[in-house]
Amino acid sequence: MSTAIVRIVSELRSIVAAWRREGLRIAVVPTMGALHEGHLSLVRAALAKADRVIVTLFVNPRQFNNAADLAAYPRTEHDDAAKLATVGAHILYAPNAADMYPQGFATTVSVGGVSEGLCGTFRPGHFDGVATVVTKLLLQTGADLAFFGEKDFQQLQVVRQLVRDLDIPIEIIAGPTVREADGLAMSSRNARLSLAERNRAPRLAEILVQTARRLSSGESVQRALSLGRDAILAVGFSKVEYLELRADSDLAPLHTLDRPARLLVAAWLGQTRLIDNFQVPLPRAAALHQTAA
Ligand SMILES: Nc1ncnc2c1ncn2[C@@H]1O[C@H](COP(=O)(O)OP(=O)(O)OP(=O)(O)O)[C@@H](O)[C@H]1O
Ligand SMILES: CC(C)(CO)[C@@H](O)C(=O)[O-]
Ligand code: BAL
Repeated sequence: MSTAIVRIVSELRSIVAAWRREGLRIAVVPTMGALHEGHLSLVRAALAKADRVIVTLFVNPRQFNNAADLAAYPRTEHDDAAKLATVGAHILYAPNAADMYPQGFATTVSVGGVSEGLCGTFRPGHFDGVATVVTKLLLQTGADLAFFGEKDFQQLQVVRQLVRDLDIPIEIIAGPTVREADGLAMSSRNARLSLAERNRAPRLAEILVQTARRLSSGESVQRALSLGRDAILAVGFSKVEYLELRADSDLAPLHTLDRPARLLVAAWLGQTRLIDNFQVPLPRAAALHQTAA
């Protein structure tokens, strides 16, 4: 099966309307392309729950707070379409920036609360860009279900909040973080790592797991986080933007482990910014080795 590429929203809407007349259930998986097993796991999960799956591919300029990051973002649409055909996605919706943001576009969706802190502090404007484009993509596709990865845990919470607040009739479903065999969370940006950096990168997940274990065995939050930061720097990361413990449900800051929590990190390895997170207590002993199916 091949995956049809659609660029124009009116064309997408006609296809979706025809599916609706047949009573089909529709899912959307928003992406910025350069697809890897993390994305494909979401597509497979969507195919298991819906009759038709739309994958969106749009490198959204509004969510990049750094021009160099936008310029370096990988663009591999041809390969992405081939991967989607293998998995069985029905449509690749890849709109142009000029159609998404025509002259005179003047609306921003800004989500309070969960957008603040963590990546919200270090990527100013990022979550406004994400919330604006996700709102558009959900409304353009009119899907019943939308799939997002836990790798971008704060983004997932931002999307849940905006869907609730704006009464968008869609169910948000989270997929677990897919990891390389050595534990590194898959990310399109991993391709920017040099060989030496790539060898070092899995230490980030290892240190998170170690920190999660320390917290579960009664270490104070302050000390566990401080040891974690030191360890990340000691293995060669140049900067830790944040290493924080937050409530799993709403990302409220936690000073004690008194409810299900999430340990979240963002750190720089050379020129590459990596993020990762784990639930605390860890859901199961082999959490680090949850690799692609
Ligand atoms: N390793 C992963 N496991 C599960 N889901 C993932 C993974 N990586 C990305 N996703 C999810 O795929 C969707 C699209 O993400 P995106 O296209 O930004 O990919 P990415 O690899 O995260 O790229 P980036 O370099 O921008 O971080 C998001 O919902 C994201 O959370
Ligand atoms: C959700 C998203 C596709 C919005 O541009 C992007 O932030 C991403 O790829 O995670
Ligand atoms: N994966 C989230 C999109 C971004 O980093 O801009």
